[in-house]
Amino acid sequence: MSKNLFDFGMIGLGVMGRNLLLNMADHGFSVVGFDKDKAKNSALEASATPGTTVKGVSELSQMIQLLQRPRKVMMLVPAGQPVDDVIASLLPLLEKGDVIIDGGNSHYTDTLRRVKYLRDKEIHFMGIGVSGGEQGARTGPSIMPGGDQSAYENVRPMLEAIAAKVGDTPCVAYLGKEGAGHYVKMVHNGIEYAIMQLISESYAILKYAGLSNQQLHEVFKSWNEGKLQSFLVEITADIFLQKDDKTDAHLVDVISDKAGSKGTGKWTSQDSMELPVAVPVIDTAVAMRTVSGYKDERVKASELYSSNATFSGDIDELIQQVHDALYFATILSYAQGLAMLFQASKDLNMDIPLPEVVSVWRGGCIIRSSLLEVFTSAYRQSPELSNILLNQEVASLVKSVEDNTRSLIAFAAKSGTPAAALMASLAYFDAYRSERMPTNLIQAQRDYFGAHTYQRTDIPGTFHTEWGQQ
Ligand SMILES: NC(=O)C1=CN([C@@H]2O[C@H](COP(=O)(O)OP(=O)(O)OC[C@H]3O[C@@H](n4cnc5c(N)ncnc54)[C@H](OP(=O)(O)O)[C@@H]3O)[C@@H](O)[C@H]2O)C=CC1
Ligand SMILES: O=C(CO)[C@H](O)[C@H](O)COP(=O)(O)O
Repeated sequence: MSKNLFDFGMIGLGVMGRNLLLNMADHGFSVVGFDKDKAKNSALEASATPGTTVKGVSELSQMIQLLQRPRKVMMLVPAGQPVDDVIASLLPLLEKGDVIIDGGNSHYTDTLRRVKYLRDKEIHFMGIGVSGGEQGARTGPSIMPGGDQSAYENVRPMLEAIAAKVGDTPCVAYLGKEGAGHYVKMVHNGIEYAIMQLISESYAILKYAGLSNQQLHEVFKSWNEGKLQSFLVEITADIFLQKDDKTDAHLVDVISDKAGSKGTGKWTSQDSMELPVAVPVIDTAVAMRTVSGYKDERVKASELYSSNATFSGDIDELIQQVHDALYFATILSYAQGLAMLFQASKDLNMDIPLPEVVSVWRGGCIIRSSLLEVFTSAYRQSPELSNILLNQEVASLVKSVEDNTRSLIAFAAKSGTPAAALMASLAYFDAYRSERMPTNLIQAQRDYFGAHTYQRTDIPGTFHTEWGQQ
């Protein structure tokens, strides 16, 4: 094997690909990046740490010639057709045993299809979720690999080197068969949507109560020093301080309230319904991004249904209630996402190890938080836990904030402050902890109008009644 050959190739030198490649180089791997755009290749080489081995090329065949065998090529390109296009252009250039990794946010069903297609050609294909954004990719992301385990062993030293670390433990582990890596990343993003929505509702309530951006900064900063410690709370504190460079305003106040999305939150909701597993906080977060797009209608509705409610209460008490409700609903968001992974692992035959998933999420990723330490210990005690709400320690954390959560949600309802995801978390909780739900009545209705039959609580079997004939 020639020493002049490179260890690793990257296709797509955008936000993630460029930074992940530079991260690999910083850890001693020689790397080559491909982008059609020559300017991106020059920029890549110019931004490499001095002394590292980084080369940018604009011909794919040149990159493949430069790689050691078996070749290891990752792509970080937009999900969908670009991934298939890259595979099609790589195939004539690769040999049996080479490894292709899709590190983007691909839908797991696309990954399943590609694994099968490439297995026939004896090319190893892995779908790997990467989280941490631009900074995480550069300095240490959370990495969620799934697929071909022998290919994983091939790239494992490199992934362990570049991943975030919690203590000495790298935030990467083999997370299951075929599409498992992308499935876990999809659910990670669903939880990300939920927590971001919950934080934005907390912001809305505190803003309604009159807090300035400076005060919001201080509140979120202090929360990040306590049990709400998390990446998303931390960056939220920073956001409130950012001044606009075009006006005298704080930047957050001049940003349009129409939220964008690239699809992973919606996929989580859609796939939860396929299983089915209930993830209503995630569903609500997706729906609220949709509602945010109804700007013109919301402007009209705000005139039609205007509210004169103003805050008059104890602000410190309210801040504590918002804190506790955010903590409660954040736990519920993780619980729903993890319950979805538990079910998907079995139903879709992916063998997703939940203790490893929560461990990998402890560092580097967008949803990292101190709560993941609690969940890691819960799953280490009971790897087959169907829902973390059934763990004693998690239950005591939930119960410690339950009263304040109820008070806060009552406050939000009375004041007319939108808090749909906070409310969804409590509604799910109250249903989940119900020994008997009112769904016996739904069964009766279904049988009444459609002869759909029902089961009884006292006698086994299936029953139908000719309703209303007494
Ligand atoms: N940004 C983020 O925070 C995160 C993104 N992701 C995922 O990672 C993937 C990449 O995202 P990101 O880096 O942000 O995206 P960017 O848009 O920044 O970069 C995408 C890169 O892919 C290249 N590209 C597009 N189509 C092709 C193609 N057919 N063949 C070769 N190259 C192509 C683009 O080149 P050119 O511009 O020259 O067309 C560009 O360099 C996506 O799946 C995204 O969802 C995952 C985690 C976090
Ligand atoms: O994967 C990510 C972080 O983990 C990406 O940032 C993701 O694309 C964000 O999703 P959206 O654009 O839908 O908000």
